[in-house]
This record gives sequence, structure tokens and C-alpha cells, in this order.
Amino acid sequence: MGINEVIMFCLFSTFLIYILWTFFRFLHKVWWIPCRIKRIMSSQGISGPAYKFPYGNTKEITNMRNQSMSKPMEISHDIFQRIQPHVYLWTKIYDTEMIKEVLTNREDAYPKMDMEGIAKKLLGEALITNEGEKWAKVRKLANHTFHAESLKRMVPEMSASVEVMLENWKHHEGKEIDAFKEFGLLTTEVIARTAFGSSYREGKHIFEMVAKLTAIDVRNVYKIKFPGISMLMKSSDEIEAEKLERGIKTSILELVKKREKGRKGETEDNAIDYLGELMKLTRDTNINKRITLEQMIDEIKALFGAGHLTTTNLLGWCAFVLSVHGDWQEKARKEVFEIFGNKNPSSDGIARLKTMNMIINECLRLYPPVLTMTRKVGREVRLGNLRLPTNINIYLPILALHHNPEIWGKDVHLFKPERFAEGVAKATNSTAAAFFPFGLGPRTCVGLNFTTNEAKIALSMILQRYKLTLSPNYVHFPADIFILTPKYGVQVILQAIS
Ligand code: HEM
Repeated sequence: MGINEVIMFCLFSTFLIYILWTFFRFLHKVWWIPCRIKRIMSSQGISGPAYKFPYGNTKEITNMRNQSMSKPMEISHDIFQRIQPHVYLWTKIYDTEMIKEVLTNREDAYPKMDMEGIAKKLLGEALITNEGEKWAKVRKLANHTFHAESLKRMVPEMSASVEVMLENWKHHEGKEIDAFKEFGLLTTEVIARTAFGSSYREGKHIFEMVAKLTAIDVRNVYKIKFPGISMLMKSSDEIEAEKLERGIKTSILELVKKREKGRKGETEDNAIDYLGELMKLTRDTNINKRITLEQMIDEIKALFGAGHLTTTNLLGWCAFVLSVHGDWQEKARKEVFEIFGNKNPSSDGIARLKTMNMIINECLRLYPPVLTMTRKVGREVRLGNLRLPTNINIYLPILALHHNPEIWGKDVHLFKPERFAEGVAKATNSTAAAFFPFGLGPRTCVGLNFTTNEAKIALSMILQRYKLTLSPNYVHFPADIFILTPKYGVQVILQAIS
């Protein structure tokens, strides 16, 4: 064999080993681990319902789309059966008591899963991903930033942002508008105003970059990566993500410098927004409490990542259900006029919006923006009658629980806000994990009250001005794009209220 043949043979063998390695890595991830779990389940007498691959049959999807296009008013809730197979695979294991145990366990048995790729760039090392001490110090600060008194101060800021949106809606009176798209702009505006306060314009620019990074993350979330190659050859999305990451960092640092300069001569408490609070933490004299500049940047990115798309989708689905269920829209409008008249919402009034609260809860039950929560098994544990080995990932299927007829009754797929007339505890028979759109336990969403306030303000101000009806162009397609998204938007027709 000549030297050329030897080189060719070596190259070919390396290539073959690489392909086989990638293939087995893939199998391990998508096949072997679930099989292992299934074996554990069946060895302990627990089995999941039949596994059905989602969106596997394009013909089926096309039929669903055509069906909903021909009958746009009919909500095909059946579509939920086709998304997220693991939801159903895992449902039987994670009954409500087990979910509660995983989410409220105080002995660190179920930490958060590790982040990879662009998601790591987006969420970095922040509140949403951190554990232990690192998590606790920022959580305390976030609790303070989003606590009731601070939220009261944010009401006029939120109303001002909704007014900006509604100014634009004047040009669409009697016409169609994609409310979902509008809510995307609104939630950026709201979070920039509230998190960056006086520096809101620069904040908005930063969040626009974070929004682009989020979009890239969403696009790449299910892409399979070839190990090694993805380190050598970066995709255009990866290059763009790195550029955005650098841009975000530079802009935040510039903003911090500006604030530092402006701070001289003024009291620190002028800066009561999230940025101001985080900056205080970077200067904390107690080393245990202090955070680094890098951590602060990650926190700002994560806040937007966690709060932007979720709220946009909540508002989008609310606009959808209200435009389909005219009777509930009327009830909500009546309540809004009774409480606020023609004025902008006040924080006291927001707390009295009972019908609106019921509508939002029912919307979160049917269309929870976060479909699944994840944890991993930190060390071998017993969960109910299961013994779970270390490092197994756990899926907590919010959507499946919210759509379980054993909990909600045969009419589980119908929009019936009256379920929540006497509160969440009554609706769920005091079963905590029957309804948990914002998670459960110590890591419950820190933005819960922020987001519900924002939704109530936006919907109240819309209902004061417009009657919403669903456009014939609307296509009902709830898609699992990272979170539950109305894939083709929410087109509504705006009829001005005289
Ligand atoms: C409809 C809107 C929202 C939904 C459905 C939602 C849902 C959730 C859920 C399910 C979790 C728990 C995740 C877990 O335990 O693994 C969570 C955590 C979190 N959310 Fe939200 N969220 C929403 C809005 C917001 C907003 C507006 C903000 C910020 C202003 C925010 C900030 C956070 C943060 C920082 C965490 C991590 C908390 C921690 O780990 O201590 N969220 N959210």
C-alpha cells in the first residue's frame, strides 16, 4: 500500500468513526434515554399513553390548516394532542403530587437542566438558570423589584406604552390588525420602560437586540448539531448571535457608565428600576451579596428573555379568545367601564377586575405560554414509587395537566372562564399542580404579577376603545415554538366604540 492509500485510509476511517460517534450520540439523546425511562416506568408498573409523533404527517397538518381556514371560528383544541409527545409519555409518571414534590423539593434533588448553545447565550448565568447562593441573592432583588408597591408605580408606565400602541391602532379602525405582532412591540416597550426607567430609550435598543437573539434561539432550538463541525464552522445564526451578544454587552456597559456619571450628586434611590437595583448589587460591600458586571448583563438579558415572548403570547391568546367569545368580551368591557369609566386603569381598580381575571386564567389554562418545565435528577432519588437515576431529565407537562379531563371534566377543551369564578383553589380542588402556568414553589415566576397587571391594563384599554372580532384570515395554529405561539398571528378586526 502506497503512502497516498494510507493517508486516504486514515482519513476515511476518521470520517467513519466521526459519523458513527455522531450517530450514537444522537441515538443516546433521542432514543436511548427515553427508552431507559420507559423501562424504569414499566418495571415499576407505570406506563405512559401511546406515543404519537407530533407534526409528523404533513398531510395531517395541511388538513388541519385547511379545516381551520374554512371554519375559522371553530377552535380545534384537538391540535394539542399532536404536540409535544413527551408530554404524554411523561404524564402518567408525573401526577400532580409528583410535580409538586419536584418543584417544591428543598433539598436540591431536582436542579435546573443545563443550558446549551444559543439558549445559553441568551439566558447566560442568571436568575432563571442559576442555583444555590447565586440564585438566592438575585431572586431577593427581583422579588423586591416586582413586589406590590413597585408594581403600583409601574401602572402609569404600562398605560403610557399601551397608549403608544393604541395611537397606531387609530389608523386601522374598521380594518384588520395583527394583534399578536402589535403585542410584541408593546411588551418590549413596557419592559424597557419599567426595567430601565429614565434610560428607557437605550434600554429599548438593548431589548431589540435581545429580541433578535431570542428569535435566533427559537429558530435553532430543535436543530441537531454535529459535534466538532459546529465548533469549526459556525452557522450564520451563530455568527449573528455572537455579534448581538457583543452588541448587548457593549450597550449595557455604556449605559452603566452613563448612570454612574449621572449618579454623582443625586441620591441612589432615584434609580429604583431593575437596572438601578442591579447596579447597586455590583457595588455591594458584602462580597457574598455582590454580583459581577458579567452577571448583571446576563440578568438583564434573561429578564427580557423570560418576560417578553411569554407576555406577548398571553396577550395574543387573550385577544383571540375574546374575539371568538363575544359574550365574554362584553362582560369584560362592562366591568372595565364600571371600574375605570373612560379613564386609564389605576392599580386599585386592576385588583378589582374579577371577570378579566377569570378570562386570563382560563386563557392561561387553555394556552399556557410555557408548555413544559424541565428539571434534572441531581442525585438518585425516590419519587413516589419511582426510583430515578442521576442526570435524567424530567419534563413537567404544564399543558397536559391543564388539559386533563380527570381534573377539569369532560368540557376540558372548552373556554369556560366561569371555572375560576371562585378562585384558582376552588377551580382546581386545591390541587396545586392542576394549574401552574407560572410554575410552582420557590422558583415560581418572579414576573407573575407584573405580567398579569400588564395584560389587564392592555386589555382594559383596548376594550374601552374597540370591539374585537376575529378576521376570516385568521388560521388557528397553536405551535410549540419554544413557547405556545399562534403561528400565523392573531388577526382581528377593530370596530371603534362610539
Ligand atoms: C404570561 C407570562 C409568563 C409566563 C407564562 C411565565 C412562566 C414562567 C414559568 C413557568 C417559570 C418557572 C420556570 C421554572 O421553574 O423552570 C417562570 C420563571 C421566571 N419568570 Fe416568568 N413567565 C411569564 C412572564 C414573566 C415576566 C414578565 C418576567 C419578568 C419581568 C418573568 C421572569 C421570570 C424569571 C426571572 C423566572 C425565573 C425565576 C426563578 O427561577 O427564580 N416571567 N416564568
